[in-house]
Amino acid sequence: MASLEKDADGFYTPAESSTAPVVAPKVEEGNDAEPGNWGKRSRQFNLRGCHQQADPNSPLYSAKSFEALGLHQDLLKGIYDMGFSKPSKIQERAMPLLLSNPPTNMIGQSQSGTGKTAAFVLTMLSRIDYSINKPQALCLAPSRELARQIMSVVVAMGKFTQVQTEYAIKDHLPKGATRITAQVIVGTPGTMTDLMRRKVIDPSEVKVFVLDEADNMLDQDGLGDQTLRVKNMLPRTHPVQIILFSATFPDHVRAFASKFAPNANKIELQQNELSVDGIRQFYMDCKNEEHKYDILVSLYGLLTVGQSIIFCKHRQTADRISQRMTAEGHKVASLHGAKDAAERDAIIDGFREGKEKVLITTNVIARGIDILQVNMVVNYDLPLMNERDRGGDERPDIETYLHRIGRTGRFGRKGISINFVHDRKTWLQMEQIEKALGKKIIRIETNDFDEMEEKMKQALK
Ligand SMILES: Nc1ncnc2c1ncn2[C@@H]1O[C@H](COP(=O)(O)OP(=O)(O)OP(=O)(O)O)[C@@H](O)[C@H]1O
Repeated sequence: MASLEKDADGFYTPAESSTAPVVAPKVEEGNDAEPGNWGKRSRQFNLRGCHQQADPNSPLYSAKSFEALGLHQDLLKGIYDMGFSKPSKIQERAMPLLLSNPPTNMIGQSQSGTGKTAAFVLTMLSRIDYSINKPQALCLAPSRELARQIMSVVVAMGKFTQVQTEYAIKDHLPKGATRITAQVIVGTPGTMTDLMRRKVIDPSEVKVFVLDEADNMLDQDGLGDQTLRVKNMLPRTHPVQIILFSATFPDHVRAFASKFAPNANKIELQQNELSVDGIRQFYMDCKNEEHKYDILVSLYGLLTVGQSIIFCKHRQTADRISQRMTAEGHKVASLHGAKDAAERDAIIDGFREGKEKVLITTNVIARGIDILQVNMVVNYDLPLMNERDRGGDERPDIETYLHRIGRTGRFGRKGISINFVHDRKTWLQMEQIEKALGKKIIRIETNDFDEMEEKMKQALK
């Protein structure tokens, strides 16, 4: 990589006035699941996304080019190689703030599927000193699946740099590994804490600390403690830029987020801006639990037109449904946190490659997972607060709902979500979601398959 310029604060920043020509996008063939080839999928998709990028009201819109954001030439090459042509709104707004010096913390919010990952990955890749073989950027995500996906973006965007990367996820490093020299480390909070404690990660040169899905990572009832532990092990000899991104920042974590990332630049959404317009929301009134299963099976043909993710409350439900459907001759996979690391990796990779078109899962992959072919999400069970708090709270979990349905409708694509309700309680819970988001959830009859098919096809047009 051409050397970056070091400024007065010791940070490496992209040269402002590079004269090298911008590299034209080039098409690469191969397996989509390989990190270097993710751009291929984006490119296919950009054809659809680009008209929205010209609409000033869209979160995908930007008046600027990537060049105008002051990125290093080698990163521009990576961006164009991934098939991106223009920044999205969050990228345009956040990048100048993220790259300015002295570095300032950031709390950034933007709807699901609008390109937050690129904003923080480009910041990490812009801030590191490529001549130092020590960890300089740490990124935490709530699941191993998301950490692996973020890493694939780091690798793709950093393809024309000499960045070295390493995972901090369970069962990844060889036993007895003593020191990580990679500059960018992406992982989950538990393993990152463990590696730092054991001094396998030396944080003395860390300049950037990113929390993706930050509201979830800071939630005191969830991953908050572990994330705080990582932060407390960061060096105090120099400022570390703290970057928090999510599509949601509920009130109960906002104050803590501001304390965690003091004096941060903030990009925030209003409650009525949270849902993504391209996702059409439906519900089906099922008679009882067993009827939910029958309806899901009857939807199989529609679920497999593109790809679908079915969210259940419990791991056991996900396994049970998947076993039953498999026994009845349907091809589905199930994924949840009780499976071991290797199995989880194989399942999500298989789904990404399209080997299975239906994935039955829990909240473990409700956040962040980006698979463009997913055009349908089914809430087999609605997400409830008690899954987060274990406090017996039966209120719907609006944030998790938004993240779940946000697995479809990525970057301007069309998508469908279907909620199964089966009694008065679940119907009222769904009504609360509808009210909170100010978006109509349309009923689909469970006994009229032609109407069902027609409505869904229309929604995807
Ligand atoms: N400027 C761009 N041009 C074209 N495609 C883009 C651009 N930025 C991001 N994308 C693509 O848009 C998709 C969604 O991006 P990303 O996963 O970063 O969304 P997100 O905002 O992090 O969503 P979530 O809140 O669900 O985590 C990805 O497939 C990514 O490659």
